[in-house]
Amino acid sequence: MDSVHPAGGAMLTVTDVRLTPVLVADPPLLNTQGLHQPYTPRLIIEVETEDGTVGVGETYGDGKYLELAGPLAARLRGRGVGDLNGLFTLADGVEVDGRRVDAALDVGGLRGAQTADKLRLSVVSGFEVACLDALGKALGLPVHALLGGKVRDAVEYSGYLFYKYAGHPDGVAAEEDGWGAALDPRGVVAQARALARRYGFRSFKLKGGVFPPEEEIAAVRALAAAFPGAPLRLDPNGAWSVETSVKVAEELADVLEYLEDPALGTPAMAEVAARTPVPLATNMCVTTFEEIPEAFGKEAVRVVLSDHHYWGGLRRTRELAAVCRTFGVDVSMHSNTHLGISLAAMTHVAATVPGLRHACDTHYPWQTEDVLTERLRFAHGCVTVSDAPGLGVELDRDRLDALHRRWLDEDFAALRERDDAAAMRRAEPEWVTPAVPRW
Ligand SMILES: O=C([O-])C(=O)C[C@H](O)[C@@H](O)C(=O)[O-]
Ligand SMILES: [Mg+2]
Repeated sequence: MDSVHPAGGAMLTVTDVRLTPVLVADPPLLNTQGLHQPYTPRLIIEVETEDGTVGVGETYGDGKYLELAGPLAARLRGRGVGDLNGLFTLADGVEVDGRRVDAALDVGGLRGAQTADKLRLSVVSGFEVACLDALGKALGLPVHALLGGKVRDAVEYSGYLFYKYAGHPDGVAAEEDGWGAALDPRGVVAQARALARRYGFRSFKLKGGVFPPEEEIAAVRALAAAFPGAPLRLDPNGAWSVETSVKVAEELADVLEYLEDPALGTPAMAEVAARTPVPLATNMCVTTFEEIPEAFGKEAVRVVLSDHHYWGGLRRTRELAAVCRTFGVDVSMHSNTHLGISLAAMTHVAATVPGLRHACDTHYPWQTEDVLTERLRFAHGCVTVSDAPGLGVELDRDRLDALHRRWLDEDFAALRERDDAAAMRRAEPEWVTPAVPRW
């Protein structure tokens, strides 16, 4: 794109939408539901406008998202790329297969019960980012400017620590990750040191709910000793009872920045919150606007971990931040298995949110494969906010094709759906997704 569209990019018509599912290498990371599979599905969305401008977006890539992305893409063709509000109306008209909506926890984000709206919003988010990227490129403006302008030049991220195996189970085709195992406090501290060395992270989150709470308390204590004063978080994804949650909060009160989703659901979180001074954060009991009144009314959470994939995009994320501000609740950001397009999108929106007091989560260091010509970089734990038009990233077509070919490969067909319990069964054949509360 050489010049700015004279009539204003917002009026540009979308002429094509390309959807490319990919499988991306994922290390053997543990969470309360099981183990990450060796490759994880993502969907790359390209929106092309009449002048040849191409915007990119990214979202979950499991079948239930692809089913909605196809019809949404068809509806978007011929519409104005700047009609971002219209995306929600278009998505409302896309039918969700009833079998996709159940009370089960959605493992691709561990975010409470699955609903048709949550599915639709996750798909809309990728389209919205692609449209914003295209619009920004057409207008010669960075995405943060389209959101009202940045209030900071860099966004801080925290080191996301996982219990992990050294490698995927025997016989499972996988990429080597070189991080080694982390199955005890010593391994967790070694992982934190390596992340801090490479990326400069100054705060850490440990994905818990994997081992009995005493072991995870010991790991957080070891982190506190290794990184005195660093903000620390522990997130068992709702695996604990109220009593266990209160006990862990008591034992770690002096070192935790916040405790993330210790117990499942707003009523349990509210009970825990009433019994501990440790702030509670969530990306599970508040993931839609409908869930806010009960959670805020009961003072169940002090930090909402927004995620533009959940909330329907960058503009909705800003709306969430405004609601949180009104109620004196902090916002930060949740993340899982995203690539550089989404990290760029997160950075743009985070740059525009006033009063961001907590470093945002990111899985990006674990996703060593990407679809960009240049990976995003962290300096002192921060990503610099790009002022280039759009998101400021460039798609690497060869990489995209290679990761798409892996997705097409029938040998990897079973991995097109994320299933942490199935991956765990390769290591522990008797494994079933644990009932909650697990401890
Ligand atoms: O609660 C969270 O922070 C997450 O769910 C983040 C990720 O989904 C993580 O738990 C994972 O992928 O195992
Ligand atoms: Mg969480």
